[in-house]
Amino acid sequence: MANDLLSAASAKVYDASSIQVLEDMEHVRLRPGMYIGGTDDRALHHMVAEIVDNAMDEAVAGHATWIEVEMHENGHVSVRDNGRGMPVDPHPSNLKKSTLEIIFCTLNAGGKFSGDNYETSGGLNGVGSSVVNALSDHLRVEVARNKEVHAMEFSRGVPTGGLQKIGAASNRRGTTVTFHPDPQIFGSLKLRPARLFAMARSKAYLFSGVTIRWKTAIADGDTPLSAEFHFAGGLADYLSDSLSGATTYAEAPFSGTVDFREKFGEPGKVEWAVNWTPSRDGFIQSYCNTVPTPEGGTHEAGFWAALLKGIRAYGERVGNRKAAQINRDDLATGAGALVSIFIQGPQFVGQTKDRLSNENAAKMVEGAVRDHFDHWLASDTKSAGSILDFLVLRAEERLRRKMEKETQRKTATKKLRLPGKLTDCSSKTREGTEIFLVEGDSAGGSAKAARNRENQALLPLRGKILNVLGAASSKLTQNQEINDLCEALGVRMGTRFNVDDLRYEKVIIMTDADVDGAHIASLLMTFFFSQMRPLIDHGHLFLACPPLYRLTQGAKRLYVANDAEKERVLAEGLGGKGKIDVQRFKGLGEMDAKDLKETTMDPKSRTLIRVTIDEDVAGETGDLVERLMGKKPEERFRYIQENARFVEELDV
Ligand SMILES: Nc1ncnc2c1ncn2[C@@H]1O[C@H](COP(=O)(O)OP(=O)(O)OP(=O)(O)O)[C@@H](O)[C@H]1O
Ligand SMILES: [Mg+2]
Ligand SMILES: [Mg+2]
Repeated sequence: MANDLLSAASAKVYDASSIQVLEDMEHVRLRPGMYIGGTDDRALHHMVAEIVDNAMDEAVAGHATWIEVEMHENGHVSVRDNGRGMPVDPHPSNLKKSTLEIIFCTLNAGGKFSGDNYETSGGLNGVGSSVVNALSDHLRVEVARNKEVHAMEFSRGVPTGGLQKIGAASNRRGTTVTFHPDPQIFGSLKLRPARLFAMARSKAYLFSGVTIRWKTAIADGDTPLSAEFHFAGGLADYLSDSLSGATTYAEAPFSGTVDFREKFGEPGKVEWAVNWTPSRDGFIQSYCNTVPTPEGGTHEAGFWAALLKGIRAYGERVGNRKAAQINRDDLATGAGALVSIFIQGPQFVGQTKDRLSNENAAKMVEGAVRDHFDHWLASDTKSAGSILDFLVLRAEERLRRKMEKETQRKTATKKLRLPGKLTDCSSKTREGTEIFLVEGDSAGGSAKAARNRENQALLPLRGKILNVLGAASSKLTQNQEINDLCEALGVRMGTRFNVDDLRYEKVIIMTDADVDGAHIASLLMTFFFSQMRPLIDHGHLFLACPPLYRLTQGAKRLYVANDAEKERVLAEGLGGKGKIDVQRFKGLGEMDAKDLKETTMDPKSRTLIRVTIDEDVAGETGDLVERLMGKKPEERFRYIQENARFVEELDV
């Protein structure tokens, strides 16, 4: 595809000024994921969203009153508005080029970096138009402005002709962008009218000052072939529409709008609508400057905070003490909510703008909504009462479920005395459970945070276990550490050992990756061999493999188990940039929970060694401990690598 760009460009004059354009457009085509989040169906439809967002920005800024979205027979889509029209005059940065060409062929060229042209815009990076252009095999823009109509066309980010004056426009003004997503990028994926229709409609709900017209030449289920949207009722209408037919606790949704300038002296506003319903799962749709934020962010956080504090305070006021138990989940899982904010300088995570991150948005939304909510609850006591009852019920249900879970676990284990230092897992059955025997208390801390509490239990073992493992079995029974180990495993030693009593499916010895660690591991294996032999025979004993080194090179990170591995990687490189940073883990306790989890505990990425018994050794007689702990104890056991794979991850 790079070659295509090169040959298309070589037809034009190739001078120094062409370089920037070529690089920008080529980069977008090489890495579409960075700009539109991938090349899948969602990314494909996001192309249209970028262009519609630009038209919406023009409308929200007060310059356009209508937007038209049209799906053509040939798979092209047009977005038309009656805004100011994109500027067409030569651009100050390069007088040989029209501003139109700069907008469509240069990244980070836009009019929304300052609040001068657009106060609260969804656009901010000056990237959208050029990205859509780079990823379209054909794009045509038509601008009516200053009584003239200009047009320009592009293919894969490169102009296929100059800016052309194609006629006079009496009073007409505005921008029309028509484009076709490039099959070289999106393969056989096709734009779906139903999805575009829904997008067009939701935009109209988000800004009551615009009329959106919809047209499609391609039929798609029961999607109308043409429609016109104008919603004076804004989000409250939208919510009633989404919840139509469902039972709701409030007679009319709690909805409103607050102008940030009036309340906080800052540009922007928030609009919201929420109701509670038992008949479907909770949902929230949030937007910033009409751009949907499916992953939420600070505006959603502020919204829930206001409602939570409000409902708890209301509960207290009416003497319902249980209201204090309501949490955000109770509130959200039974709610249908819409939140739309307009702010200056929005900060999103990623170009597809999935999550809002402006800190002050949380404060402003919370402040704005809270007052209104208190007022609304106080003035509509009927709705307030049924919402409060509903939420208290949900909280109680949640607490009851939690308690049931705990007591079930207790009764399941009630005949067992469990040692206090055991961190048990919550699973009721043995299947799939694991207990990590961890060296030292410090490692226990990160292991606790790293484990999966559902099926991974932890038992820290102190260093003094060393002293008793070599001792006679009569001494073993008197030792607290050993008793704790037996109690945790649910078994007894020697002839009284019964493998069926074992409380976990895997017993995993997790010691430091150093000599001491290996020694402790050998001692424990010897203990199991001499006192609980069937545990090994049935394949329940394992060794964890914590890494010895962490190697970092730029964004690449690799954990390795030994010196040889480290040397190999140092010689070959990690594929990242710059110098390789080597960190040696002296002990498990030095690793943070995340590292410990990734490298050693998480079944998805760890390496585990199953311990089995070498038949030759088992056949011999004599002092087992001495023989096993002789010169080369490790060699007496055969280790089977269960999962020989270290994590290689790319931090992006
Ligand atoms: N329909 C339109 N009407 C008027 N001007 C427009 C229109 N569409 C785009 N523009 C101008 O072109 C500029 C570049 O648009 P582009 O979509 O590339 O970036 P952006 O909207 O500023 O930011 P983002 O990358 O977040 O979309 C805009 O900032 C705006 O000044
Ligand atoms: Mg834009
Ligand atoms: Mg641009």
